[in-house]
Amino acid sequence: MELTLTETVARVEAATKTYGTGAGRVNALDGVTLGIPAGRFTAVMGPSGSGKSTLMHVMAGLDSVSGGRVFLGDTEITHMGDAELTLLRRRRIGFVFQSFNLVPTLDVRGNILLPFELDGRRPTREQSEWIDHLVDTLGLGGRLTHRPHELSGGQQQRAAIVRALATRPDLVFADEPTGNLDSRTGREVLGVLQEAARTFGQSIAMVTHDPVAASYADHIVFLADGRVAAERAQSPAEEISSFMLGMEAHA
Ligand SMILES: Nc1ncnc2c1ncn2[C@@H]1O[C@H](COP(=O)(O)OP(=O)(O)OP(=O)(O)O)[C@@H](O)[C@H]1O
Repeated sequence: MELTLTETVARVEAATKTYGTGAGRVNALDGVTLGIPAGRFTAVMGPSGSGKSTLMHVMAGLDSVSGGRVFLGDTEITHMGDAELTLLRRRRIGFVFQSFNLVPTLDVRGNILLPFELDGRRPTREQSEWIDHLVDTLGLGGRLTHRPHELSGGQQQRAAIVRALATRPDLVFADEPTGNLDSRTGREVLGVLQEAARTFGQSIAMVTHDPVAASYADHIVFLADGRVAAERAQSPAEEISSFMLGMEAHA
């Protein structure tokens, strides 16, 4: 029997991604082998241009690799077609973006239910209870009929988090989720993501530049020049920061 020490929810094997040709050729991913641990909060860090967004796009099936293999759970998505990938993203992946990406014409409830609408289904009773629970936990109970422009940035991001968690996706990708928030609100949002992993066993992969944001994660992956430079368990922000400075000094 194969012994797996840490179960992974998504993984890439020897992934490469090349843009351009000749002198303009860029190896955005240069042989990345990496697993995102299941049920945990992972931060992906690295200097600008190190390949963080490319890695996230490839793992979420938003972009294809030039070489290597990509898996979501046991499903290999490396050569999957667009239609199948769209369905897979809808059913198995949640997204939280820096810019919240809420639909301005829908109220909070409409935004939260959007992933179900897009998939042509209604939440089951169990799913509705789950959504109510998320809404209560994230303190959005009094805001369900408000539209995004009537909410603070932190409330908008919490609504986006409820939307991302509502379908109980295998994996939530968060791309600089606190980039547009003040530091206190940002910490609240990071606390919510951390809790989602700890309490609900939600797998989360967050791309960030910010050592404070990464200090909330259970696991930190450092990228440099399209490669995995290091992986660390949860660490204080100061340690993450000095590690990043060291990496940049050697770049
Ligand atoms: N569509 C593209 N065409 C050409 N080059 C690209 C494209 N997308 C990314 N790159 C290049 O690939 C490399 C990795 O980019 P990527 O956006 O993944 O980095 P990043 O770590 O997310 O950076 P940042 O922190 O600045 O967002 C960079 O050198 C970038 O210029």
